Amino acid sequence: MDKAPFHHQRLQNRSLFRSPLPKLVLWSILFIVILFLFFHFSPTSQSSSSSSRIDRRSLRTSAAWGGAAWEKRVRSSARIRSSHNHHGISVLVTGAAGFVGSHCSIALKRRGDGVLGLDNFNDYYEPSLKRARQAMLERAGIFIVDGDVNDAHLLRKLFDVVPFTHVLHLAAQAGVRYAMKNPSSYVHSNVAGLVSLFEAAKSATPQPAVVWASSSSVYGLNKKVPFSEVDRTDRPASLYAATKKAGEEIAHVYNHIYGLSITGLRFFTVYGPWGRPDMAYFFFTRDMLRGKSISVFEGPDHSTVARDFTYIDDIVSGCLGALDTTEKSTGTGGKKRGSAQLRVFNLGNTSPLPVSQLVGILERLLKVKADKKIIKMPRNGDVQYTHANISHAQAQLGYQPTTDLETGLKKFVKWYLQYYDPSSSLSKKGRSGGGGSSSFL
Ligand SMILES: O=C(O)[C@H]1O[C@H](OP(=O)(O)OP(=O)(O)OC[C@H]2O[C@@H](n3ccc(=O)[nH]c3=O)[C@H](O)[C@@H]2O)[C@H](O)[C@@H](O)[C@@H]1O
Repeated sequence: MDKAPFHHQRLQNRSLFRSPLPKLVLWSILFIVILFLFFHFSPTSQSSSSSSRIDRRSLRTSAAWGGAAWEKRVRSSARIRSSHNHHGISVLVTGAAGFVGSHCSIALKRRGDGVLGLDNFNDYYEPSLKRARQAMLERAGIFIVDGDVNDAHLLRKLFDVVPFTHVLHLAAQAGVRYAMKNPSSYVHSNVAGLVSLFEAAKSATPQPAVVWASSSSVYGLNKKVPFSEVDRTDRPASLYAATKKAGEEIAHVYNHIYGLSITGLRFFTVYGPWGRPDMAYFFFTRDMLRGKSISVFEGPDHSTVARDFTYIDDIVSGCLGALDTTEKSTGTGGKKRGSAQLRVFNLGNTSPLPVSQLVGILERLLKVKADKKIIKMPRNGDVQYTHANISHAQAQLGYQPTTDLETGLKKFVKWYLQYYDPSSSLSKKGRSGGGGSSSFL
């Protein structure tokens, strides 16, 4: 039979479909899609898994914000309700679901200031703890926007909705040793995030004054003690420290070019209730209660490793003192109109104690003998000793730490037992035994 000179359209399509060429095209497309998915989501190396984690964090953030109801919540949270003896301020607190951020937010709200929180609720440590802090802030009338400081669009929106007088910028990637595992998260939060925040602040009308968290780790290999703000800070021992030091230099730039009023606070090993589970006092407590061994570091020739452990309530006083003594930024419309305040302060306790002593206090409070493994301090960013000279903060901020390590740890342990193990006998004893009052309890 003769072949038909032409085919019906459907037949033509069907036969085309059966021919090898389109099949090849289809398979190629499928292959490209699989390849794309593989490279996009597979954790092929530490750094690529880290960056995809960061991507997911920042992509996740723009999820649910905007709209009239959302703006109403933002405005209401940021509204100043001062008492007559306090001239209120309106503060955007970044990292508000974090340890220091949640304590400062509550303290500001209690004295009548307007507080709006911002936090990306990342999973560096248990997000459930951040959500529990958020719930507490909500009960105090503080709204935390779920978003990342790298989201310039969101920041612009927040400054459009509220004329913040101040920003307390505490959102950061913390932790000294984790920097070797996930270096890019430090650059993302502590460098890019800080620049994003300063960009939004300098463009806002009015420009807010910014107070932000630097770190005692900027003193790095400095041997001169106690550490003073005028000492060298150009020899960081960890990438974490380097990003905080970079932050201090970036602050100089935004102060110099745009007239932003900026205050950096160098925190010294802050501890207390609602603290960070990645810190030694916290995971020592957890591991001791579970009967697990703990690694206690020592320096060369069995020398002591010590920290100027600083209690959270003292740090909160320092942060509020810094906010209250800021001068206004001088720029408008993104342009500098005059020189502006640029400050940096140590916020420490001024009485360093060996880590072994921290363990001894925990043993007494928990009534547990620690299974201690004494090991050489690993070369992963730790420094052997920190000690703050706080005379500058005393003179300028009225900063005066009042809590010693024993008293502070007592309050921490009381909180820890109530939060994680409310049915334990130690916890019940703690509840009636008066571990003292913390900001929340
Ligand atoms: O002061 C600061 O700037 C820094 O304080 C802490 O860093 P760090 O002092 O290293 O606090 P921890 O990780 O809790 O360590 C406390 C001490 O315990 C020691 N340690 C830590 C872990 C461990 O397993 N064993 C141990 O002996 C450390 O060497 C250190 O001397 C915070 O984690 C940082 O985010 C903060 O910036």
